[in-house]
Amino acid sequence: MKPIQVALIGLGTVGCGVYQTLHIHKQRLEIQLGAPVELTTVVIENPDKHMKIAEKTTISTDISDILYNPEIDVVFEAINGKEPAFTYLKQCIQAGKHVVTANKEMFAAHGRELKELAQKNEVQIGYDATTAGGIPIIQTISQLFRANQIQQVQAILNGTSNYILTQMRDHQLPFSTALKQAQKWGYAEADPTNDIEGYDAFYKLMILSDLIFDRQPDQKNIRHSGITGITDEAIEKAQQDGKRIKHIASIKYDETGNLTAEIEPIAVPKEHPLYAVEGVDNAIHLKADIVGDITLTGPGAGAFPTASAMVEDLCLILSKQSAPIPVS
Ligand SMILES: NC(=O)C1=CN([C@@H]2O[C@H](COP(=O)(O)OP(=O)(O)OC[C@H]3O[C@@H](n4cnc5c(N)ncnc54)[C@H](OP(=O)(O)O)[C@@H]3O)[C@@H](O)[C@H]2O)C=CC1
Ligand SMILES: N[C@@H](CC=O)C(=O)O
Repeated sequence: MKPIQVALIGLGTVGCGVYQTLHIHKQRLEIQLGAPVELTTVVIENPDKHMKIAEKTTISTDISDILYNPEIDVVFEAINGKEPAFTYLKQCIQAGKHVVTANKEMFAAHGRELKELAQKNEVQIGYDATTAGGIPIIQTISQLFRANQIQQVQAILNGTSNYILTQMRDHQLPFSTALKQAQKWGYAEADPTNDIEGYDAFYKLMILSDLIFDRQPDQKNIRHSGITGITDEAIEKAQQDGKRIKHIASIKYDETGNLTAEIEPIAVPKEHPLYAVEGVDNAIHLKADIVGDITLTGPGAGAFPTASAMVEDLCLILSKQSAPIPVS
């Protein structure tokens, strides 16, 4: 049977998670997809860091090795920042390849353009890993919230921040020690500024906004802060009041069609749907007009939860039975 050939851009925390998942779950994927999945090419930046990873896999620093290989069907992208990721994905789509990305900073800025380009080129784009790690929030909303109008989202979207806040409260760890642990576990970005200053949650909220409301709110009006100002005293005070400080990203759609968004730490009471979400977990609480309130919870960062989202996107893209991924 002709193998499904895939390529990978980036071999850091997430890329290694995808690499290992394709290897460990080879048999199950073959049964599910009806053909073996073969990792043909990996593109990275610093070749010295990587040994030759497998007999049949080419390690390269040149994106052309993916673009001009007509056998490659699907490209996973797991690198940092908007560029060159955006250019690479555009080129892959124009070369007729399906793409799967984990890169939220790039997708929050260019997701719409990539979705349109994918539609024009009759390929699919998977981006579940961009938002809330292993929680299948993008597919859930795309496939299962069609009749419902979602009116409000309240979410914990940054695993690093939630992990730090939990460690500070439960183990009285200093902020810097908790951040170092989050880096050690592969939750935090190479430069953790985006995590702890709230930008990472902002990117993810904008991706959800595009998906749910088909637009992003006016960014000038988004109140936006991270967790760097949260002191031990504030955490202690919240606990004495029976509350927990959570970094919450929210967006609301009113009757006039207005979108308002906020991203900030909030002391929430026990009854709040996000109070019990701890450690690296993320959660998305949705309010919709037919179903009412729903909360999805799960691991929000790390190699395998993110690889899970990317490999599930691969399965959906390749599944003959599945409907195409909607563009919005
Ligand atoms: N860590 C996590 O839990 C999650 C991360 N993400 C997102 O996934 C992406 C990857 O994150 P993560 O794996 O943590 O990052 P890492 O810093 O661990 O890895 C980044 C990888 O990208 C490669 N790279 C960087 N620049 C280029 C380039 N110009 N061309 C080719 N390869 C390049 C690096 O190559 P080299 O190894 O040679 O230096 C490295 O292998 C990011 O967009 C991140 O926001 C999404 C969800 C969860
Ligand atoms: N750095 C991010 C990784 C996943 O998106 C986080 O901590 O949530």
